[in-house]
Amino acid sequence: MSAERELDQLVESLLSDPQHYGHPLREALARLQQQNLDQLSRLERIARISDGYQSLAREQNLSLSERYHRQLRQLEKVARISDRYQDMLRDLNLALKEASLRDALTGLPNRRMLMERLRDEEQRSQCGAQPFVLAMVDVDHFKQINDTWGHDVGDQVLSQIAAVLQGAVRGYDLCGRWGGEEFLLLLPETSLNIAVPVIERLRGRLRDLDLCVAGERLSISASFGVAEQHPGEGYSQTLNRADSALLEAKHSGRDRCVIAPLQA
Ligand SMILES: Nc1nc2c(ncn2[C@@H]2O[C@H](COP(=O)(O)OP(=O)(O)OP(=O)(O)O)[C@@H](O)[C@H]2O)c(=O)[nH]1
Repeated sequence: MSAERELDQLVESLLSDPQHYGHPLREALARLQQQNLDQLSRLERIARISDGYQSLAREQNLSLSERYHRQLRQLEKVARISDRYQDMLRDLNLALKEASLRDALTGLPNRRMLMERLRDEEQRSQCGAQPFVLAMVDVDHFKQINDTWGHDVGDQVLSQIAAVLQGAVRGYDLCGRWGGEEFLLLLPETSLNIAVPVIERLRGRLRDLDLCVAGERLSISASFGVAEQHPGEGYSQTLNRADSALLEAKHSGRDRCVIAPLQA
């Protein structure tokens, strides 16, 4: 510890010691200490003012072009930071949009994305494109799987069904989760005679799906309602017809594919 610091501490302890209260030299010592502190703070103020003048003088000595280049460098730095933020925001927006269009459990397109594609397909067909085929798929007696094995196993089964459906359709077809244990297949520019064999094959693959829970084999099946868009028909009417066909598939024994008649 420096000698000055030691002296300061000694003076402070003498002044704060109640033993010395009333001592004739105590007040003189206190006044001396205060004077010392006042002088110190005056010196510090002067040093600060002097520092300020020196940096102002340095600044004024810089040429106009040096100052211009310095400002330019700062601006470039700000622009780089802003570019980085914009890139991050764009990536975040893309990720959010992607997430808002996907089903969290299966990773398949969700109902919102299916609706967007259905609208697109409706517009394309109005511009002369070939009609599309829709297939509503509903897992049979799915409640029993949940009730017997629990919701987590039910979730795993849904994910595996989704993988089978997704793996079986062509690149430009769309397979999404419509909700719960229902899926929707959209086969653009396809007629029934092409779509039906594809869908029947899919139904077979679901039946053959090798699901194993706690050492036991679990088999599933699904019912399909299929509708081909007829000329001038809006997608919601095609959907309704596919839905009615699905209902008929359920009522007539499940594990089958029913094709909707042209008029619902
Ligand atoms: N594990 C799980 N179950 C779900 C999910 N969404 C819906 N379900 C269940 O799916 C079941 C659907 O049951 P139902 O509508 O009665 O139909 P089902 O038992 O498949 O019978 P049918 O369709 O008539 O053959 C309900 O028990 C729902 O709780 C999900 O994300 N995960």
